[in-house]
Amino acid sequence: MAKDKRLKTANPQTKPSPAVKAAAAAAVTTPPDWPAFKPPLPVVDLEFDSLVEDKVVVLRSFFPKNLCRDYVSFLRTLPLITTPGKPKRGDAVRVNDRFQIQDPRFADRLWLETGLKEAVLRDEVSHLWGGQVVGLNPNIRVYRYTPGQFFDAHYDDANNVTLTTTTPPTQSRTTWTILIYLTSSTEGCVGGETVFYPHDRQSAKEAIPVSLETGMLLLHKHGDDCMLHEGREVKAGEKWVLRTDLCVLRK
Ligand SMILES: O=C(O)CCC(=O)C(=O)O
Ligand SMILES: [Fe+2]
Repeated sequence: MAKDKRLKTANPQTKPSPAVKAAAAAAVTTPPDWPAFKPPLPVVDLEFDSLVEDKVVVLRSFFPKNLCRDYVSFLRTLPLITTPGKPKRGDAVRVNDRFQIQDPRFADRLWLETGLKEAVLRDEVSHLWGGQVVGLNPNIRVYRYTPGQFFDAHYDDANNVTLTTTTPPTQSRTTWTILIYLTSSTEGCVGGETVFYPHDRQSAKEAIPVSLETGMLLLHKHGDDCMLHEGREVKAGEKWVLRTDLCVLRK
């Protein structure tokens, strides 16, 4: 696929009604009261496993199962918005329920209070990230996929992000996508694998499917080096995911 024809992940929107706009506006301004990280994290030695060299790595048991359960119960109470109708030209089809919030404090908690920072900054992996990692994207997204829902093949963009919890604020750029899977077959979710296509073709032969694991954190490189990828259709149960991005210092 030519770079200029790349499908982006912008929210596929038809014209939302004023009521939908008002609900979305209310939802984006007030950060939720996210559950505490209990028990204290990390619960295991966080060691990256590489799934695709220099492109996809995972941390298993990043969240323990009971914390995932607490999070899913909590996330259910948020005003998730179901993807409206047809995507704009050039946007990937995302059919799921989503909650999105600018929450610099929660991004900091995920970075500083989970062991993620220490794991990411280790010498063995620090070359992967495309610069000096300074934190996580405050743009936090929650996805719920119910049976029939999926995220069609697309590329994730790199974005410029200002981190506001430092003085002075830090100008950064996102380089890797972070997905934290909160459910899997253990909770009855069938399907929903995140699938990577290393050669820009959505071909079954070349597919690298990553099965859901409850509590697993996945990082994949995005921007110019992003692999084509999709979230496969969920066939039963629910797939819940938390999404943010790794941010490096902008030069
Ligand atoms: O839900 C998934 O497995 C993939 C999500 C994704 O590709 C994205 O958030 O850009
Ligand atoms: Fe993506």
